[in-house]
Amino acid sequence: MHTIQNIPSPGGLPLIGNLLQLRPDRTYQTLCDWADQHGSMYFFRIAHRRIVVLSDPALIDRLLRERPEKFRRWQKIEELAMEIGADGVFIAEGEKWWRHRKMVMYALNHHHVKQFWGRLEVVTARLQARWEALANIGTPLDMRHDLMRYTVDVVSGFAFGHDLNTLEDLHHPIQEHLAKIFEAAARRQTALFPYWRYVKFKHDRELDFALVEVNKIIRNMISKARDRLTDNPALQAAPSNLLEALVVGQSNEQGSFTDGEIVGNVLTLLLAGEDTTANTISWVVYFMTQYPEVQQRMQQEIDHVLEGATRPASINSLDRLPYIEAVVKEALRQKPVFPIITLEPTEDVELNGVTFLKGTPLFLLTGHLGRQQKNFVDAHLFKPERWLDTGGADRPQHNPKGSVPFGAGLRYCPGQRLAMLEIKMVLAMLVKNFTVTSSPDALPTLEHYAFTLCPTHLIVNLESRT
Ligand code: HEM
Repeated sequence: MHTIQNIPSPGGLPLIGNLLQLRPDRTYQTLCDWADQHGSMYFFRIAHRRIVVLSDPALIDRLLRERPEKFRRWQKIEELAMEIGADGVFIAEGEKWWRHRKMVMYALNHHHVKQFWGRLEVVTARLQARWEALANIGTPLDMRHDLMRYTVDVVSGFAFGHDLNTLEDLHHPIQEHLAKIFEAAARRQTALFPYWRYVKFKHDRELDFALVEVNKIIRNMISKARDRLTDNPALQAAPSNLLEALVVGQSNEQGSFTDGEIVGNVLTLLLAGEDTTANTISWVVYFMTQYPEVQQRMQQEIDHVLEGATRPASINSLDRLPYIEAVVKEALRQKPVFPIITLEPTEDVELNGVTFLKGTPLFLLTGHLGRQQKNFVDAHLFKPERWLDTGGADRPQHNPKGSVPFGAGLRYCPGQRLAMLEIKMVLAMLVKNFTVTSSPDALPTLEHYAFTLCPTHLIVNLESRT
């Protein structure tokens, strides 16, 4: 039986290990490069600490499914999240996780997502109006910037019953604050030691400020939810969103969430629901600009489904967009927005003939799976057809465990249904009304890692199709 010392490693310097090779905004890309060189199981070092990186589809699937008993999220992530007040379902373990997860699953269930359709239409109409205005005057737009506003408005409306309306209130600062939190999470994840507990640099002070401001917004939402529950006691029996459910849960024996846990879950959902979904749509838009024939086929599909309408009128019409759905899956394969899941074993464990001690940090490089030729034929090509049932024998084959953008096992993403609804809704509205091209003056779009994988400089022109 081998131990961690026997597996490959990219070397590193005596005291600090690989620290200097890991630029925070390129951590994911560096880990992928090392996986190409050293294989699907290797370790790197931050000082004396060895972190194991895995990118074998079967092994990753096993680990994700052996949670919560045999593996838990990396304890360091829990400490980092607790420090910023994100004491919610994402970092919870044991009995606490079951309690939080049950509540989040209730709030994000099919029935609630369906019920949200009316509000989703309102937010989508605002985005459409903004894009029509920009298309009319021919002004290029920062696509990701607008999509972040859209997704934060959707999540706050859906999960907290609060219309932030950042799409119309362009001075609303929440996006900037959330971006600061993501940057800090990415930087601190691989920091040598928690220096910010002793000395604060400019970005640490900016983070502190962002947290204070976001907390004010969250506390305001909670106070409004409490008022609604007082004014309408029927909501006590059937809360209409996650925030109401958490507040009701404070006073019944099954729930009993502390104030800190309520704030923590609101922050968790804002963070989990905003960037991921906005970045996924942004990457799809990026591919649309690179592959005009894909964009054209999306337009043909939506023209057929919507006929005269400019937006889907019911949730059912979104179920009739197999090609657009395939485009989203292909974008998530090539640009998985949450590309690293960090875990640790809760007991000593053997993985592919190597023994790892309880608590060994494991980085599951899920994003790298979709890039590997052994998992996907023509992995470097953008081929939505590979996801269509109608592709027949010509359809490029792939390993079904080779793309897990929403995770797997009991801790898979509970927001998947809402995310897919938002993604398809925006894309349907976009391709029905506009043709997108990249702005000739924009810098090239690159991958930027800030806990999620974002496209930089996605500046596009919209041309109205009417
Ligand atoms: C395209 C959009 C999204 C992607 C790609 C995505 C991806 C993921 C991934 C990979 C995980 C970790 C899963 C695991 O550990 O196995 C996760 C967890 C989570 N996601 Fe998402 N997500 C998206 C959107 C959302 C949305 C819209 C929400 C809610 C509003 C959400 C809420 C959560 C929560 C609460 C967790 C933690 C679950 C737990 O630990 O039990 N996500 N997501």
